[in-house]
Amino acid sequence: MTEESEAQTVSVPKRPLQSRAGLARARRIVVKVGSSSLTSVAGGISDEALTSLADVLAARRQQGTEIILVSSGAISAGLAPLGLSRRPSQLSTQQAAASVGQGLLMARYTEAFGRHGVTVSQVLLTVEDLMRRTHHANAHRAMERLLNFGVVPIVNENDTVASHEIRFGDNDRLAALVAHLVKADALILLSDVDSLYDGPPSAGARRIPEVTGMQDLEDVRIGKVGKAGVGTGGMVTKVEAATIAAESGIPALVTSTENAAAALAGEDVGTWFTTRGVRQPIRLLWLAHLARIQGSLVLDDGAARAVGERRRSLLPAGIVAVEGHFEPGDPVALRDTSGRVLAHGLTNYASDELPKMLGRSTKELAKELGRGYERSVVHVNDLVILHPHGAGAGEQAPSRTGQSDGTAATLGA
Ligand SMILES: Nc1ncnc2c1ncn2[C@@H]1O[C@H](COP(=O)(O)OP(=O)(O)O)[C@@H](O)[C@H]1O
Ligand SMILES: N[C@@H](CCC(=O)OP(=O)(O)O)C(=O)O
Repeated sequence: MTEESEAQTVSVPKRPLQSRAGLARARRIVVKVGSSSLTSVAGGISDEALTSLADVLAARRQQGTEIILVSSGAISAGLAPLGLSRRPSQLSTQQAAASVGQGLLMARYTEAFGRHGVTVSQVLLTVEDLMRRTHHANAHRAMERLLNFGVVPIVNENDTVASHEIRFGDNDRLAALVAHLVKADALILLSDVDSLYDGPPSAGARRIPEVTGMQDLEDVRIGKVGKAGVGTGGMVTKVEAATIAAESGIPALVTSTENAAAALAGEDVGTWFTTRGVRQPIRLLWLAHLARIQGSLVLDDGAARAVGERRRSLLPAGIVAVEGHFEPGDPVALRDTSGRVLAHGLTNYASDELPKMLGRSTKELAKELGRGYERSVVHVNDLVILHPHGAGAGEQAPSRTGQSDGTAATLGA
C-alpha cells in the first residue's frame, strides 16, 4: 500500500439515519446475507431461503430504493457438485468450490429477482479493487451505473483469484466497505440469528437492541464460528463490519434473514449500530480494521505522546525496538513500552534498515546515510490512532477526522 494507492475521500453531504425506523425511507441500502442463511453443507443452496429474500428485496427495489446485495454462499453451493462433504480448509479447493458455486448462486438469483421484473448483476471484488485509487474509482463508477439502470448488483468476494494474503476472508467486512463505496444510507447484515446477544445464543441470553459505542460491547461474549458450519466469521465479523460502517458514518443493523422485511420496514428488530464519527477515507478504515499488520514499532514515552496525543509523524528518535519482518509501505502497529497498540501506520522503512536508525535524529541520519533518511518512519497521513496515549484499556478512542489540520485520524477500534 503506497500513497498512489490512496482512495479518494468524499464527504457525505446528508445526515445519517438517526434510528432503525429511518430504514423504511432509506434510498440506498447494502444488504449482506451469509452462507448460513442460504446454504447448507449437505443440501447446497436453499431455494426457499433464497427466493424469500429475493422477494423482499425485489419488492423494495420496485418501490424505488436502490439495493446492493452482498451475498455469500458460493463456496458452500459448490461443495455438493464437487462431491465434497464439508467446507475445505485448502485455499485452492475453496477457490474451485467458489468457482462452481458462484455461477449456481447467480443463476438462482437471476431467476428469483427476474420473477419480479428486477435485473441483477454479478460484481466480484478483491481487496485491491477497493483500496487502489483507480480500481476504487472504477468499481464506484460501475456500481453507480448499475444502480441508475435499476439493477440490483449482487456482490461477492472474487474467491477464485483472491489469495490468503489479499483476501477479505469474510463478506461482512466486504459489505461494510461496499456500503462505504456506494455511500449507502445503511448496511443490513443478515444471518441465522435475529440479533446480537450478550453471549452466544442460548436460553437466557439477552438481546442487545442498540450499540452506540464500544462501551456497549464490553460485556458481550461473541462466538467465532456459527452453528451452521458454512459461515466464516460468526458474530465477530458482523460486529466488526457494523463497527467499521458506524465509524464511517453509515448505521448498521444486524438481524436474521427471516427478519429482512421487518428490518427494511424499520421495525424494532435486530441490533442497531448508531453512527459515530464522519466518513473516513477507505484507506484509513483498511489500515485500522483490515490490514494484515506485519510487525511492530515500540515507542518511547515521548514518541507515544507525540503520536498518540499530539498526532505527529513518528520519527526514528522515538523508537526503541522493532519487531517482525516488513518492507517499506507495509502496515505496522505502533506500541508503547507496555505493549499497548496506539496506532496502525504504513512504514517508510524496512525492518532490517530501522535498527541502525533508532534513537537518532533525522538530520543526523540524513548527513550520515543520505537524504533518503530524512523522512519520518511513519508519516502522519499514513497513521490511524486506535487508542490515544494514556487512555485506559477499556476506554473508547474519540472518533474524529484530523486530516485537514495535518494530524493523524482517530478511529475507535
Ligand atoms: N453474542 C452472540 N450473539 C449472536 N450470535 C452469536 C453470538 N456469538 C456467536 N454467535 C453466532 O454467530 C452465528 C452467525 O454467524 P455465521 O454463521 O458466520 O453467519 P453467516 O454465515 O450468516 O455470516 C450465529 O449462528 C450465532 O450462533
Ligand atoms: N465469499 C465466500 C463467503 C465468505 C463469507 O464471508 O461467508 P459468511 O460468513 O457466510 O458471510 C463465499 O461466497 O462462499
